Amino acid sequence: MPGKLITFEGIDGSGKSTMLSLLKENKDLKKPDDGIVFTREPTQNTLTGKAVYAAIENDVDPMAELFLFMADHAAHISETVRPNLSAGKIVISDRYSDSRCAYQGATLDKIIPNALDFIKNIHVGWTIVPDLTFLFDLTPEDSVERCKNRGEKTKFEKIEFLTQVRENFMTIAKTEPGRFVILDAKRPAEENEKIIVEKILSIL
Ligand SMILES: Nc1ncnc2c1ncn2[C@@H]1O[C@H](COP(=O)(O)OP(=O)(O)OP(=O)(O)O)[C@@H](O)[C@H]1O
Ligand SMILES: Cc1cn([C@H]2C[C@H](O)[C@@H](COP(=O)(O)O)O2)c(=O)[nH]c1=O
Repeated sequence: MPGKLITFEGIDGSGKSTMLSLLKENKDLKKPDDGIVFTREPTQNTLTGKAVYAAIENDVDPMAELFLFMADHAAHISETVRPNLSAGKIVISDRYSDSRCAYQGATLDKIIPNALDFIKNIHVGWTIVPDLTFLFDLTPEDSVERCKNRGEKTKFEKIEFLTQVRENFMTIAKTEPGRFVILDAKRPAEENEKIIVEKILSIL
């Protein structure tokens, strides 16, 4: 693929959306040909994205929920990620396949053996692997505290669950150290922004 795929991952409230807003205005990242596309998973205002949000707002079977997220990922790749990468653009996604491995790895733990590996494996052969992934690391306690002030809640915003999700993110990052940059999400956003911009410019 001629373009580059960069993803932002982390538990709820770890600061991904805040960072993406900063990056949209960052002068060093601005390219004259408008070559950066910002996107996200779950996708917004799409059939598959709406199905995912309906599932996470209700008590859906965890395996069914995984495959709704997978369907949304497939649609995201074919409609947004692949065409823009083929056109040579930089695609920056707020959440992507590692969220699936970390979150559904936790919802399916004790339901199927080696849930995290199972989810990793069902991506192989058709997904597009990111060139670079920034992992915003935050304690579950800080996450819940930050999310308290938000209107909408998801069933995932619980300390015990987020502890497992955080561990899953760390396990994935350890297996692919070349792809991951782990950031301390408690640092001021502007400090992390500097690190992120430098790293992105280094791979272009
Ligand atoms: N570096 C930071 N230090 C302190 N607070 C922060 C920082 N970054 C973001 N926040 C605050 O934390 C809250 C959650 O941030 P944000 O919505 O960016 O997280 P997120 O990772 O996109 O969350 P989610 O994935 O759950 O949508 C917001 O109130 C935001 O202002
Ligand atoms: C992509 C993806 C997301 N999730 C979880 C993570 C969040 O708690 C919610 C919704 O995401 P938002 O960024 O807060 O809108 O869904 C998940 O469990 N699995 C995934 O693949």
